[in-house]
Amino acid sequence: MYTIQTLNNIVQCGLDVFGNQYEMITEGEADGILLRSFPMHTMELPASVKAIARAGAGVNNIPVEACTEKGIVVFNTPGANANAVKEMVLASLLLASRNLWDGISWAKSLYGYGDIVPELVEAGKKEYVGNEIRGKRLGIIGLGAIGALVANDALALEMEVIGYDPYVSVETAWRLSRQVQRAVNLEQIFATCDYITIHVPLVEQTRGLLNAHAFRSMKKGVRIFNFSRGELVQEEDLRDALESGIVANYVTDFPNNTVLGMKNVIPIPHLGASTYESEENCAIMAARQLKTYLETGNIRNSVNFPNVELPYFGQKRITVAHKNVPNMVGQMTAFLAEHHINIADMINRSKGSYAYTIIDIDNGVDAHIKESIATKIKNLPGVAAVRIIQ
Ligand SMILES: NC(=O)c1ccc[n+]([C@@H]2O[C@H](COP(=O)([O-])OP(=O)(O)OC[C@H]3O[C@@H](n4cnc5c(N)ncnc54)[C@H](O)[C@@H]3O)[C@@H](O)[C@H]2O)c1
Ligand SMILES: O=C(O)[C@H](O)COP(=O)(O)O
Repeated sequence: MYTIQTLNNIVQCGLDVFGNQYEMITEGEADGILLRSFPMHTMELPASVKAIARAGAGVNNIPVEACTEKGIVVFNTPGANANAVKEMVLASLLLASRNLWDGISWAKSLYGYGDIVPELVEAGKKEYVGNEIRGKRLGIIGLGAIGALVANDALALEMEVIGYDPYVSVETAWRLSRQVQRAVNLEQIFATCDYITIHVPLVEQTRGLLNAHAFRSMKKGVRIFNFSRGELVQEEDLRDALESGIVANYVTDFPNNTVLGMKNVIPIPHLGASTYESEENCAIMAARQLKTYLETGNIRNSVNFPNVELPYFGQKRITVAHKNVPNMVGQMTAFLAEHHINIADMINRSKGSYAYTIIDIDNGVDAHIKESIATKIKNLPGVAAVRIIQ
């Protein structure tokens, strides 16, 4: 029996993945945590937690580094909500270009004028003339799951598309249309684009990516779309850029009090991934990854540990989350050799400064010997967490 703590509402089909061997709680000590955007940074993590699954893409609400040091595996659901966000970006391109936000607000304000409303509409519509997006240049910063979908569909809408992503994955590169131009630096995007949309994770390197320097390099009247994270944009610099007209519109999925007070901001209440389809995709994927990890130790789509999978048929298994330093595996297997325990199968993979090892041992080993080996491994310098699965 495992216990899962949910920190946000998770759709039922995701919870159903766990089945009746799991207890679902909202408070208390759990083996696994399932969440969406709940801010975990100030949360005390019970020692019982082995893994955290984010039903979504961004993990900036999770203390990933601290989890890694404790051997807690953090999962996300790459691509599971990308289509939902892409559709929102496409809608926003039109929303901002055609002055729909202001036009609709004005039309609604005409309620009460009676029979002359149609006349007022025809007389006032000239205030809301907009631009077509066809033939305009769209700059995409970050060509991952979302950025790549936006790029391909913007081309289909006859936009000219240029993307910047120095770390683009091979998989994404294959999915991208060859008509997407490749920017060699951000300046190329800033200096030439009519529309700029940003699809990168919030990390130290990307915090404040759009700042005074960036705005100064942009074409006057550029429209900016932020469906990634508010902190990617330097707020006071944005205010100046909106005031001076360098930025014609800022569409953000992350409004706060400061940004709401700025002119020409179109605020959306973090609805990028809020579709029934995407909520189901994310919840099911996150739940499956968490369940698989708890039951087999196999890791898929972790942000802090490598993908490691060894087929599991109920055999005895030791899993170790550890630092990626020499002789870790040698020391672990030496303990097994001391007790004449045969290794049936084994795998070790690394990701950055951490690694993960799965060792399958032959059945028939006494429980107390397994426990003593687990303790010895746990006490090795560099080992973050050890589990015995059987
Ligand atoms: N508004 C929403 O509801 C919503 C939904 C999903 C994701 N998001 C946000 O969008 C972000 C992107 O999501 P995704 O699914 O496309 O993630 P992803 O990991 O598939 O793509 C991110 C891309 O950014 C690139 N990148 C990283 N640093 C960069 C840099 N400095 N310059 C240029 N490119 C850089 C990476 O190489 C990668 O290709 C998430 O991290 C999350 O913060 C928001
Ligand atoms: O990073 C994400 O996946 C999005 O910001 C979605 O967040 P949500 O699950 O809270 O809607």
